[in-house]
Amino acid sequence: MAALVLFGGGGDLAMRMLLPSLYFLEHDGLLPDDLKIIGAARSDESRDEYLAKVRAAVEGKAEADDAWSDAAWGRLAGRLDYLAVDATDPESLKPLKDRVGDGPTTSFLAVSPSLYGRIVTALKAAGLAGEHDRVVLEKPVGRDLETFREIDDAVAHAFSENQVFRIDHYLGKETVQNLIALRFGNTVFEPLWNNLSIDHVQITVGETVGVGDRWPYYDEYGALRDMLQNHMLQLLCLVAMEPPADLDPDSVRNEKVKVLRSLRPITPDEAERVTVRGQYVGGVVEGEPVSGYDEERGQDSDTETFVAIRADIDNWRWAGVPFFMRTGKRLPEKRTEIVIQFKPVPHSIFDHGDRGALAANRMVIELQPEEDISLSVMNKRPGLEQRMQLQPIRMSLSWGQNDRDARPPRRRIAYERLLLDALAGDSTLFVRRDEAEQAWKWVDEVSDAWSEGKVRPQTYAAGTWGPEAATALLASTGREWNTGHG
Ligand SMILES: NC(=O)C1=CN([C@@H]2O[C@H](COP(=O)(O)OP(=O)(O)OC[C@H]3O[C@@H](n4cnc5c(N)ncnc54)[C@H](OP(=O)(O)O)[C@@H]3O)[C@@H](O)[C@H]2O)C=CC1
Ligand SMILES: O=C1O[C@H](COP(=O)(O)O)[C@@H](O)[C@H](O)[C@H]1O
Repeated sequence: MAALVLFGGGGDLAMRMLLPSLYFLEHDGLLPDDLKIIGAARSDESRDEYLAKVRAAVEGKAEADDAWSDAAWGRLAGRLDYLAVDATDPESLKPLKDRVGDGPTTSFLAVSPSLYGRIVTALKAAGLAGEHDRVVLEKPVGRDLETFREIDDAVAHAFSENQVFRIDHYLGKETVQNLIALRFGNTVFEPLWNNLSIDHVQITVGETVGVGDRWPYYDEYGALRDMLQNHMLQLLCLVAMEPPADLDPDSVRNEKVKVLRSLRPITPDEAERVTVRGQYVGGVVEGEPVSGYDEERGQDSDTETFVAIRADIDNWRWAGVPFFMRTGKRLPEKRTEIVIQFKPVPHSIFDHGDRGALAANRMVIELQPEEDISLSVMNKRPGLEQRMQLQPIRMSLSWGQNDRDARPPRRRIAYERLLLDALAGDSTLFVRRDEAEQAWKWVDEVSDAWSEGKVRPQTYAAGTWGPEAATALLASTGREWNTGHG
């Protein structure tokens, strides 16, 4: 019998994401029949108490999606168990080893990354790192390249690379996978996907939430390490990578590593020109007054809650095409999008040759709040005017839907895909060691440059799109951030 052990099974990630995901998979009949699921944390609680907490966490989400079913809950509850363990202590793990039996065990570490090294060592000592077992690690693994390597060396001592699943939940998002389908399942886009046709790329991950109670973690990491090192660089890789030979995990990850290796290093002198750090002060978000980061933190801090960066990829395909990335907390909207800005027409035959009257084509790959891929193209405005009038129109690919009247499929939690893949041993959507190393290497150069003190966080009012300098980052190159929706 196979087992999934959720270390940190009572924590925020487990309750908000992992257990609801498992419920939805159960509801849809996608979990392996013989799978046991065990929540494991230090708190001393009974199975019944744990089940009650899980049910409370799952039921509201399932009802909101019209997917609550007593039968599905009954099946999930039948598999669920709870065991109080200190995962860093092999002795404490012995009863767990007895509980999971001899089948393959997947250990999901939903605990502080500072415990990963000790936990994997304890798993090995307790016999939970056999050749058929797997370990799933949440991001961030480490705080820089050096600490990543320290942790990962401990992981490599217990598990071989094909047993290690480093999660980046953005890779489980439907639109991110659809980006792969769009690029490599069609012939029309690929010939244009290079510096001959593309002017620049923008990646925005805007959040309305503040840091709140998470500041003990966040203050040590900041936006650069919390979001850019992982989620945003993964998105950049998927946009920029060469076509892999197939969808084999290593084929895809080899291509992503090549992109990361081609990122131009950001020197301390360059950092001032191509990076922006921000920190929110009090303001208004979605109509509500909110406090600044320092007030939440209770004292002054230099941690950035916003970052904007221009990245350049030094290879044939992307030479001269800047990739602008920005992410921040307490921005006006929760919006995640990738904008592919095509070049303008070389010469306009409309409007007496005024090229500016023609909006250059733009593809917007929207991940949140809606999932969509759209392309803006110029179109004739209907009418009998003598001089042809053009207007931009937005062609939406409204993914997955040929029948416009059909109800769209339920929007899955990214962890549903990733949990299924980890259980099946498919690591395509997980981050390989060398990928994480390259990403840390690039990010370390940025943070080293920052620690020389030249780029300090500039304040921005909560509810705005970050410091003025983020606008200037594009404006200085004659470009601007996408403000519209599509
Ligand atoms: N929350 C989120 O939205 C996100 C979280 N993550 C990552 O997920 C991981 C977990 O985060 P989060 O859920 O927020 O953290 P929490 O602090 O909410 O939960 C941590 C859990 O770990 C348990 N725990 C702590 N020490 C041990 C131990 N020695 N043995 C067994 N269990 C232990 C705690 O329970 P007890 O005290 O009972 O032991 C608790 O259940 C982190 O790596 C985080 O960076 C990543 C992306 C988003
Ligand atoms: O990993 C993280 O991601 C969330 C944002 O995830 P999303 O799926 O809602 O876009 C972010 O809030 C958090 O700080 C970070 O650790």
